[in-house]
Amino acid sequence: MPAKTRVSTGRVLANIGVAARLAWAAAPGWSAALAGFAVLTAALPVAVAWSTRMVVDALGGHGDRAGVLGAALLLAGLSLAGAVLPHLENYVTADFGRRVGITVKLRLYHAVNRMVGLRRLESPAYHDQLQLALQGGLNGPEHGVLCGLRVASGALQIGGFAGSLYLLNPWLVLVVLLGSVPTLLAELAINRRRAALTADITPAMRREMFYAGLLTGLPAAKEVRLFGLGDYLTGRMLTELRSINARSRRLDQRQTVVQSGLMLLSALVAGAVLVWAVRSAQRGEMTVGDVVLTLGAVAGVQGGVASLTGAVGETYQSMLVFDGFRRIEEAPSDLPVPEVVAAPTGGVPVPRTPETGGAVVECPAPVDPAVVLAAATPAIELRDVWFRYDDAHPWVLSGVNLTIPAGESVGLVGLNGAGKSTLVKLLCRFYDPTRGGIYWNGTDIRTLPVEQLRARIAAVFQDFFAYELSAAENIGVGAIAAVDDRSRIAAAARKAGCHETLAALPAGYDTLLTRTFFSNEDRDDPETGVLLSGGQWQRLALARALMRPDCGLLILDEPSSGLDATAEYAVHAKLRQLRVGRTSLLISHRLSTMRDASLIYVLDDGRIVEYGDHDELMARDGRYAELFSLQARGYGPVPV
Ligand SMILES: Nc1ncnc2c1ncn2[C@@H]1O[C@H](COP(=O)(O)OP(=O)(O)OP(=O)(O)O)[C@@H](O)[C@H]1O
Repeated sequence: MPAKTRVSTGRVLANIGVAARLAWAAAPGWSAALAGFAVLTAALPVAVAWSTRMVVDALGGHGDRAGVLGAALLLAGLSLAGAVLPHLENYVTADFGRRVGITVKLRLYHAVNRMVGLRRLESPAYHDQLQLALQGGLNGPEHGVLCGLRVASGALQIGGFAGSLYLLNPWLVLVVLLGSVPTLLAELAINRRRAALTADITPAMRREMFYAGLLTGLPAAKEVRLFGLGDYLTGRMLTELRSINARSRRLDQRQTVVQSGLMLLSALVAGAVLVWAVRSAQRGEMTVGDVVLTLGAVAGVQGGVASLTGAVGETYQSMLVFDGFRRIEEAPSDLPVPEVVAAPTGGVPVPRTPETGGAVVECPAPVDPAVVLAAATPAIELRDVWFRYDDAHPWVLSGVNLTIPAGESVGLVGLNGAGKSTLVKLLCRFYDPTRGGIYWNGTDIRTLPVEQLRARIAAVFQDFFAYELSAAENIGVGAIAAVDDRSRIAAAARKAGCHETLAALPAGYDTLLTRTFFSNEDRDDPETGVLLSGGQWQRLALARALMRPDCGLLILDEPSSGLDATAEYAVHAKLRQLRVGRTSLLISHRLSTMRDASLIYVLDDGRIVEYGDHDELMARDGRYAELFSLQARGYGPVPV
């Protein structure tokens, strides 16, 4: 999804409706209050101009002398209202913004979570779109509504003052309004450019934030310091920042020139009207009050036009940016929704996908997904699976046929980049195969509800995540419904061999596994958070997976890569017990851990080149035997 997409004027107008509905849903009371403020803001200056005229004329011997006190009191009251109103409005606007912010974030993250696969999240264009959506979503409804109200208020103010001018001399209205047309057009052009600039600089802003994150974050801190990367990264960050600033500066300069010209035009019009009014008064055609009212009305119309054009321009710009929010909300799920295609000849319906174009894959009788997924030990099959990350990338898997028999433990080995982790991602349905299919007890997984499918899988990913949460939560998130179930968490930790470590932490399982989120008071207290070692984290990740003891498929992608020899031995002994009678897939470069797998597949450059149990593969003396012997040789005597 490209970040820069041309938005039609019709769509911009439709966005105003969407933003207004969002604002109303988020804060109906404050939306109504802001509308009220808009009317008052427009009416106040007109009322002030008229009551000033009454006072001036009454003092100058024209008009109603008896009413002078009333007019003066009215003027004082209006001034008071004028002083208080902006503060009230500021408060309401700020709270309105906060309420809208909650609704926007809720809707935005809901839309992102609807992306059940990983493809969109890997796309830089999607991240730019997200960045714009967050910005446009947060500002859009607020700006849209506030600027919309400013447009209404500006129009009311112009109407009020233009009406006043009309009563004095109809030609004045024409002169003043015609003088305002260039302002409106220029403002619209500037705001379109500003919206385009926002989209243009988003990738540079993302890169700038990336470099800033490297410079200030803990994850890269060791390498940044050891390799002395500080200046290098700062330089790259500054390059991005300078390019952002240069583009913003150019637009600011253009805006300054245009706006100065327009102000000059307004001043000329106001000056001409002033001269005309003074001459009229000299000729006795106008009272002093009329002159004051004329000048006030011209300034009022010009101010109203400036405010209206500014607001129209800003609304336009914010609605262009708000479009990013709408696009994220409207984007369909990145994996095909099971829009089921009827099977013509007894095949099970499979969802229409971009890859299959709605083709029907033949497989045994149709079955209820709940029944399929309920099987305690399902058989998993990959049938002629082809996969590449996108059309520009080479094939990662090329016609893989692989079966994990029900209740059996299968091993998968292969060199770096062979496609093992990719295969795991397909099993979890983070992507769909480009061709072929994956079957859970004979049913294509694309026909199964994805959340229910994933609920039946427990996995330790090679790049598992270390949450900056408490130790208990880090394990509990493996089965979120049981995140508070301490006995289950402790049982999983025992199985993974990390219970003693966690129990010995300063606050036991409640210890935060981060040093990032401390309040100022306890920042220096080492007992408020700890950092675990890589191997300890790995055990935690294993415990997280073991929170799903009844899963149908257990996937272990390099579950012991960070463990010391004793720990690795202990963890694999434990895993061996856990895998008995369970459908499981173990991926490891340490081939000794594969010996007890009932079936081992060797993946080479996206193809299965061998399979069998350890003894069969060794007897075959092929790729597996070669890798195994190489590793074994590493433990033998040092060659001389
Ligand atoms: N998100 C991605 N987008 C594009 N290409 C990818 C992506 N993830 C992996 N690849 C590519 O797919 C190929 C297989 O990667 P994969 O991680 O599946 O290999 P692996 O067998 O697990 O390797 P290792 O043993 O090093 O973990 C590699 O060439 C890799 O560059």
